[in-house]
Amino acid sequence: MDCVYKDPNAPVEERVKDVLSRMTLEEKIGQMTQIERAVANPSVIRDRYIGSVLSGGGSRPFENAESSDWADMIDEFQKGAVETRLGIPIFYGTDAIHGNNNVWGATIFPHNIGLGATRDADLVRRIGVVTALETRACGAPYAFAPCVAVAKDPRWGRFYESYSEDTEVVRKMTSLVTGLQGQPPEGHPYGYPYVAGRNYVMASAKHFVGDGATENGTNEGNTIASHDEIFNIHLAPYIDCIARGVCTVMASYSSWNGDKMHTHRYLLTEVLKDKLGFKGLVITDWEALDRLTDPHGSDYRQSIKSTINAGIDMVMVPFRYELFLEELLSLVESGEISMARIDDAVERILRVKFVAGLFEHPFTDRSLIELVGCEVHRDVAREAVRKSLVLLKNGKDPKKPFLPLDRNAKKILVTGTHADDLGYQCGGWTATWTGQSGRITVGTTILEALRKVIGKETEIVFEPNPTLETFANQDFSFAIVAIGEAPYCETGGDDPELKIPFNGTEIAIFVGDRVPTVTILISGRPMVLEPSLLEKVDAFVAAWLPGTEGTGITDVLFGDYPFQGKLPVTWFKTVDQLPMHVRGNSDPLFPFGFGLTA
Ligand SMILES: OC[C@@H]1[C@@H](O)[C@H](O)[C@@H](O)c2nc(CNc3ccccc3)cn21
Repeated sequence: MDCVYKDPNAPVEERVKDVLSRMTLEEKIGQMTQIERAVANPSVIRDRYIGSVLSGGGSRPFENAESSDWADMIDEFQKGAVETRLGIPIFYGTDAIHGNNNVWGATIFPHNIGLGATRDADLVRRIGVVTALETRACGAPYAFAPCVAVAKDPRWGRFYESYSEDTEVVRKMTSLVTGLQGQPPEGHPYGYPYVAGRNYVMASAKHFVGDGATENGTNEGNTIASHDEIFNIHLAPYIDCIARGVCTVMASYSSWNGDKMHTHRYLLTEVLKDKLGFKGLVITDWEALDRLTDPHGSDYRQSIKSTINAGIDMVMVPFRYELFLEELLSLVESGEISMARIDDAVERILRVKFVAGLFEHPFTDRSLIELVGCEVHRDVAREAVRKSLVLLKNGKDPKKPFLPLDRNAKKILVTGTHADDLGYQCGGWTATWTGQSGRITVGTTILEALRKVIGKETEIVFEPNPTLETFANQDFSFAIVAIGEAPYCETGGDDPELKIPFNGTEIAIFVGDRVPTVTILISGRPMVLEPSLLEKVDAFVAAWLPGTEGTGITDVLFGDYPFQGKLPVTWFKTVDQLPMHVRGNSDPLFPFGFGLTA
């Protein structure tokens, strides 16, 4: 074999050096370019030496595309890459952030805020293992997860993507990296990327750094913090991810004390790469270079220069790749970006590709397809759901707990906007970028779960919008009321008021006034709970965004398993108290760590 880089038994660093020494400048800058699937095709990937393709948000081959459809698409792209002179494969990136959530039929786990409530790091690791298998099954070797934001303000539209307001909880949940990538062997060099094989994926710790503490929770906003606060509160989880061999770090759209993270040379290079010894690659967020300037995308050349020189290695362009390639080439030829900086970036990209085994196995392992959405995987998700639910109230008289419910009761009223809506249960980043109502994938709603588990003699009356008529001549044993938020993500989810929409509060009070009632809140964050709401209902459960396995909810409602979830975030009384971490977390409705058992 004449080329060291083609020898799977050669040391990775020798393979990197060998292939780098053979590359032209065009091939090098092509590797630094990540493009959206919507503008990708095999010939563009081949002719421009593209390094990576992604699905941005919920970008998919077609509506309800399954794993095999994704694998066909991704393998087509890969054919273009391996046809290049040096045959350097692409890696395809997707937001598998709570399961392989863009793909029809995949197991959808609770969003991170619910996983933070479990406090169960090994469960999160197992979720990573399952997510890696189902992501690889669709052909993608790269997941843009975990988000390790330490979220401080529930008004932030991405609050549910954070595990907790508490750094130590977030640090524990970096176990997701080990699940996704595999456990590095004893002696694995610190900071060096690691992927255990074809059943695992490259992970992306995001969004570096301080994305969860912007002023007023404004998405992509400004985080005002001291050096110690940024290091001890927000950067700490990245040290855990690096120790676990994380392959990539994604920069944040946000700023630290007015300085944009994407151009922050001190944090991206001097801290992350030099001081912390991170040897993987740093990738931008979507169109982040364009967003550095107002108007959007103006002075693009300067944006390329300032981000690459700050330490960005790969750019999620994702559409204007011809302009990006042209300007980056020109910046190197003019000496405004050094060849040493380009070589550092390309070395990191190649290192990750060798570590991920893509040179040996560039195409999808189709044998994994049968694992997608299988019972074993759904059981892991069901376990996560039941461990994530936080019981905030249980009985108007604490000495007379209302839960667990009697599954053989005579007649149950099931009501509320969220009792039978899988899309609401899954939240944002599911099927589509923002998520949506309805039968968006394979799964079990709360109502469907109830029908599976209740006694044969028990009657269920399902009424999404209860009226006085609902109660006329009816003798309900109790009511289950599911209310909450519609799906959202990113800036679209920023909310200064945090009121339960769809008249959820009014529905719960209306029902609670007439029948013994347990209310289930489906939301990505703490919301305003009117005193009358908490007073009128007999029990109240924070279910977060549980995903496809609604049976995890009935498991604890009927006492098959105990409630064990603990609040990963402080539950405010009124939005005037926000941000609580600034105002000293005084007088919350429920404190961080609260959760009844039953
Ligand atoms: O989907 C790729 C990344 C994702 O990994 C990041 O966490 C997230 O910040 C992110 N946002 C977008 C797309 N954002 C967008 C915003 C407005 C219009 C269109 C896309 C893509 N991505």
